[in-house]
Amino acid sequence: MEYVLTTNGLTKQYRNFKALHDFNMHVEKGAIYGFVGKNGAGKTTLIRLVCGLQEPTRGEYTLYGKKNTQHEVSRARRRMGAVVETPSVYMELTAEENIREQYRVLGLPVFDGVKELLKLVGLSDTGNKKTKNFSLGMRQRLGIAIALAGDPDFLVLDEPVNGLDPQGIIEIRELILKLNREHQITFLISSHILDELSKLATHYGFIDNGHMVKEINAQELEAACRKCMRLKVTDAAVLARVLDRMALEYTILEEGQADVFGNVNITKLAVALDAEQCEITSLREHDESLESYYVSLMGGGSHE
Ligand SMILES: Nc1ncnc2c1ncn2[C@@H]1O[C@H](COP(=O)(O)OP(=O)(O)OP(=O)(O)O)[C@@H](O)[C@H]1O
Repeated sequence: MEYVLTTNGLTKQYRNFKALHDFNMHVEKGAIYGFVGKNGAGKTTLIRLVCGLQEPTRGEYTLYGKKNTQHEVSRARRRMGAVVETPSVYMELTAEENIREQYRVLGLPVFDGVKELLKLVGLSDTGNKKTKNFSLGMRQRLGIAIALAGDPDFLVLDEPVNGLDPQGIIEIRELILKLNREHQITFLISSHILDELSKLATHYGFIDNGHMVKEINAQELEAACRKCMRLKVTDAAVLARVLDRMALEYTILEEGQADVFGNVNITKLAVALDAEQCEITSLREHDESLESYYVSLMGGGSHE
């Protein structure tokens, strides 16, 4: 397995407070790694350390196999781009001028890639429009374009959809997927919204109180979130009786609805209900919420 980023016992202490505590993380090459935790869990702290903006108190991390204590880590860091907290853009400049500015900062001699980057993030037609007149989503995409200057193959995004409207969220999601699939860019994306990450992440790391609670891949997460049938019927009492008879596991919800787990033979169930004058009025497959998985993971306090 090839890892872009690993951390080993990484600890960051501010006075008596450990924002990160013996933190172990593994970001595989090619992954979209969803880094999930509530506000204050330590996500930004990890990102700041990995970006070299702060030094760890203890422990270490590797970037492309180079330890943070090795000289070569600075070269490895050039393969990485980041948008930490809000994207740092110059509001009085246009999108193109902002990217050109980043090229200058990086000491890149030619501006050949600028137009291509604008196209990649869907900002080609913004012309002379100043960044201050951009929507939040456009600014976020510009931030990603700036992070892509220098052609990194690892992008770190801190809460990239925070504050965006639904359309903005979709655009960022599609951009991330395109960069991952078509440009082989590995992503580390922090968020406190698991549901949003679940639309794109291939791997997850759950952080709580500075600890890595669990690392899991998307298939494992899907298996852990049980699927069920959500039924609505005209008589919930009859439904409960019939489900008991059929030895099916279920939860009765309000207004004649129930979630039924396991393999349900819908025809048999409908016939049995019909025999007792109970009708199914709606039926759909339902994912037990990712959020409830998250809550049980955090609430359970398992520190694997
Ligand atoms: N410079 C600092 N000095 C003291 N405490 C800090 C400092 N930076 C962060 N902390 C604390 O460390 C903890 C983790 O903060 P961090 O910003 O990493 O959390 P986060 O998971 O990114 O949360 P959010 O989603 O709110 O950004 C918080 O309790 C925060 O108050």
